[in-house]
Amino acid sequence: MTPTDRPPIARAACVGGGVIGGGWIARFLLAGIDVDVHDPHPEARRIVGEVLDNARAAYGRLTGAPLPPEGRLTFHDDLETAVAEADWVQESVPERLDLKRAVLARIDAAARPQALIGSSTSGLLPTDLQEGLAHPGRLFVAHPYNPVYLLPLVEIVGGRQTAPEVVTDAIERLAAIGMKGVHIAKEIDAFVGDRLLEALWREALWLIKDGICDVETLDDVIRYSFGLRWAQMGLFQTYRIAGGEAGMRHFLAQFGPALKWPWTKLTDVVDLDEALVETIAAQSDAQNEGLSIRRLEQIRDGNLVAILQALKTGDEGRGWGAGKLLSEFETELWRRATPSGNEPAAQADEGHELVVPPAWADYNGHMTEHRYLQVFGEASDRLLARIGAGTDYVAAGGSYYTVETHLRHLGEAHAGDTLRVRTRILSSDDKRLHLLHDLGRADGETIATGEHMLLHVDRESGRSAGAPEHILSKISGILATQEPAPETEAIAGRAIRPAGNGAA
Ligand SMILES: NC(=O)C1=CN([C@@H]2O[C@H](COP(=O)(O)OP(=O)(O)OC[C@H]3O[C@@H](n4cnc5c(N)ncnc54)[C@H](O)[C@@H]3O)[C@@H](O)[C@H]2O)C=CC1
Ligand SMILES: C[N+](C)(C)CC(=O)CC(=O)[O-]
Repeated sequence: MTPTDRPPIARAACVGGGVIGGGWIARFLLAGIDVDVHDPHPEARRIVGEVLDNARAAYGRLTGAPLPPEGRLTFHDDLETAVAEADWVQESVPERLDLKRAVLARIDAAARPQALIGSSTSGLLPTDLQEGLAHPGRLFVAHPYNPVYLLPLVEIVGGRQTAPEVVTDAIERLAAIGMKGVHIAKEIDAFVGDRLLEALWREALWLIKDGICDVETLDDVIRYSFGLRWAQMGLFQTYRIAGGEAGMRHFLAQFGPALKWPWTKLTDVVDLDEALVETIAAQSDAQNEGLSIRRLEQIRDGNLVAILQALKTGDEGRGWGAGKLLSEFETELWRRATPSGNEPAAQADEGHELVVPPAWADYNGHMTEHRYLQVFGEASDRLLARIGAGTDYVAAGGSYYTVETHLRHLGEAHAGDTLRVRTRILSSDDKRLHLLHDLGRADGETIATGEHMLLHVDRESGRSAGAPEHILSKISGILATQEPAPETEAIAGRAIRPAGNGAA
């Protein structure tokens, strides 16, 4: 089953809009889902707005796939109205059992019966959270990782009363927004991820307290070594390789005995007294001098985007781990963005609207060059889908390849501008398809044009081949009915002329 065959989340509610709630809000909105938010914090709108700015910037760099139009964000003073229409309610209030129980009881009473309710708790047992709920079967832990809009994992943990189908449904719905729901079979305090993180954190605090190293050295030890390994192979797969050709059995035989040596202080609880807090805080301040939290978040997001993109190319282009997940999600985004090809061929091209994301701006504040090619490339893909040469046709062995492109920049576009791209077929024969895209504003001003020559190919032989009749007839239908060419068509086919003998 592909992600889109799964029941989608049309509307989400987020109760709590802090670090984690803000991340969920961004994840949902950027997946095209409307989000209703309740958070009594007087500055909740500003805080969520800043998280969203970071998330938009990160997504602008993360993917060239066509993201759906952003969902609508609405804040509510009242929890009950915020959750009333949601398909998925995500609770992200502070980590206190009494507070969470009170908030979840109100959510449960006000939400629609079929709505799923996830709690972001880092460690509380779902069974404890279910106590006193009228409909405990639809409550589960959905524990995410910060930043929620970039890290795809969600630990799904059911309590004693959680209905098994709710767990499956939750995992399916998360897949549709590019997340990986992992079902933790038995409920346990802090689940799996935070158990592991707690062990590392505990040991790290001892290493600082005992003066073995400072916080910068400790972070270096992680980020220059096993931190890099973990992002791509986790723990067991990494150690299998460390066992050499004999693999995991040899690794366990060689390093197993060390477990009995005094290598850790894991069971001791470090006393976070004033002196230790001061040591850690002062070293952390020195480590981060001049870097605000927002700036650190931006650096973190940029690095995470780069790692995800690298993982997308892993395993000889097949993608690996979180990069493979991203690649599959992008395929799905392309599929959703392109028509099925079953529409009547003569259907008018109403154009495709887009808002220029902040991350697309260059150092001049203008939409940067390669994004024009992205916009026009996506417009070509939509046209190909309209003529029946979309992703299904490509999978069946046929395709159109672009063999020549001519971009013209006629105006300026800035972040936040709403633009529309329209596509016209200029000419075609059985192999060639000559397209002109026009990127403009609502008032008719053309910002840029993209002229492309595409060649129909048989993908197996890698050679050009005549397109089948069902495609050619759709092309004829469009040619016969499309609006007369705008003025911009006058530029079609024009070449860049050299400046005299080459002097500028
Ligand atoms: N910060 C992290 O790294 C992670 C936190 N979590 C979990 O996410 C949950 C939230 O944690 P953070 O976002 O870090 O905390 P936070 O303090 O940043 O945000 C909590 C938000 O809840 C709001 N709030 C308080 N009472 C409320 C109520 N009655 N109704 C609605 N909103 C209310 C606050 O105004 C605040 O904006 C916790 O359960 C935490 O364990 C999960 C994964 C990672
Ligand atoms: C510190 N923490 C326990 C709240 C961390 C998490 O729950 C997950 C994360 O993002 O590290």
